Amino acid sequence: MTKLTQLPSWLALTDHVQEIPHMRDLFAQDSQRFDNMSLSAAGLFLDYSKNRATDKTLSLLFQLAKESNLSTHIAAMFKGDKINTTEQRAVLHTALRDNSGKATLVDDINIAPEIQTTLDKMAQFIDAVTSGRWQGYTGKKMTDVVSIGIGGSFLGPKVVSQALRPYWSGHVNCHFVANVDGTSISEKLKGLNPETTLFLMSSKSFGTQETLTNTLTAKAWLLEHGAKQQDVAHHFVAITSNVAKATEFGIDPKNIFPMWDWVGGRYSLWSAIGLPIAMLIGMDNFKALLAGANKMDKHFASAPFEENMPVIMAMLSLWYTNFYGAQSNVVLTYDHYLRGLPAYFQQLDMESNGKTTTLNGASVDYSTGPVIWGGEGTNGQHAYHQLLHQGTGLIPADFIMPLQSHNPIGEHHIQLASNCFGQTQALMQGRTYEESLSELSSSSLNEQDKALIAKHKVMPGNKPSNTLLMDKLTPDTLGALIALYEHRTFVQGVIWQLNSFDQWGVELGKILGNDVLERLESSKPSQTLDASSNGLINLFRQGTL
Ligand SMILES: O=P(O)(O)OC[C@H]1O[C@](O)(CO)[C@@H](O)[C@@H]1O
Repeated sequence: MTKLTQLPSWLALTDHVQEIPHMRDLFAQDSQRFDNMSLSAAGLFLDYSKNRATDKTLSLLFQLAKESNLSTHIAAMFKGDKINTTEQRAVLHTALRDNSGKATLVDDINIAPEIQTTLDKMAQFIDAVTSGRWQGYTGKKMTDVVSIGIGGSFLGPKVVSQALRPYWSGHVNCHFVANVDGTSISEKLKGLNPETTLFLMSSKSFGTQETLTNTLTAKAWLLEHGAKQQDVAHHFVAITSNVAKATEFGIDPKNIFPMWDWVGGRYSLWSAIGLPIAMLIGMDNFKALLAGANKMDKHFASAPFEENMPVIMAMLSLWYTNFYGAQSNVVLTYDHYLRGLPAYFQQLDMESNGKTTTLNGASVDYSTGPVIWGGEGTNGQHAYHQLLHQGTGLIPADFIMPLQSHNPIGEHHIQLASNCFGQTQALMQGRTYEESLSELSSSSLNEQDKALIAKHKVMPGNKPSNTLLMDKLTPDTLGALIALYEHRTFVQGVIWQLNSFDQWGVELGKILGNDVLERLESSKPSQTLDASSNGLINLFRQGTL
């Protein structure tokens, strides 16, 4: 594997970065820039013209993808090769949404039938619950479902459920518990009736401390309200790959939905981990979500790089990370239902590419995964857009907005759109000193003050952004959108020569946390750790400052 920074395209890009005019000039030079730098795929429209990129830039970035053997890596993933090399696992979240019936082999076993069987089991379970056939320990139908999980076993279902609120069937309410902080589950259980509450315990490993603790608390809550041990089976189902531990906990094996090693946690909402989503929106809409993702999969697997939405977004973001020193990317969702999506993309990308060791064990000598952050528009304009416009760093922005609202009242949506598009324009063109001074010409300020204030009003512009549009936020377009970002993350991991599908970095904290827990529970003060850890532990043990 050639060193990334020695690839011909990388060296050429290093020189090329000096050649990029201000975006204002790029637009002035090419009246067709918008038409030439936008494309549609899987129900999404991407305008990537507001980027610091010329035809040569794009050509070199696609050459870098080619020199990185991206096509080979894409084919290997879809084929089920064990590209998660450190765990010797395939990466097949794409198979979860491929209803073509095509065989996909993992260790010579076709996984397609089990995927379909699990979807059927989900449908039967949901029908039993929503029809009232599934009853609790006092014979009542379920009214509330509490999903217990964390990380990939929580955030996808939570964010997608929130995003598809217009599609909720209304049969049951759904609540999400993740944090081990007792406040989380306490607040969620307040007001729920144990007789009509069903817990979905989502944990691929069935070994995550937070999830186990919350599940035990949920079980205790049921028992405290009159349920017997044998009633637990009526109020718990599990989504896990660890059937033995789930059965040992007291969950009826027939109420266990499978998780597979070839699905990574942060890529798992398409599996039975998505049960809370399907419970809320129904299986037809859940299958539409899968179908939307599948459309993006087909686009990603077949489109030439120059017309490949995930590849274009990945390579432009990498351009800023590795050649402009951008430390973060911001995702701005101009749709209230999508307010949770930036956090989801944060987990997806940062747990995938926040790494420094390459596939062959070398340490990188280039930047890898940026910080992913963001929030809903227009709120961000009153919070952090100041820094986006006038801060010292370069923070490439993705703006996401549906053309039609689910709630088309008054002037709201057109004003939302005006803000979204206005922001991308301001980031691109900025405002020069001369323009600032001219705007102050009629003010009562004296000339010296006008000159000073004008300096404060200068905005450099040349701040890159992508704008992603869809007709409407539906299960289909949401599925395509999430798959787009999954593949964007994958492409960057390939170029950076990383394994995007393990997460060794989360292990040490868990191990040390278990040791700290023992010290916190000990009757003796902690003395053998560093002074800070000892001090903090002993303050907690004494319970007061
Ligand atoms: O589903 P599990 O095994 O409880 O793991 C929960 C989460 O913890 C991690 O392993 C580490 O954050 C994630 O990858 C995963 O989604």
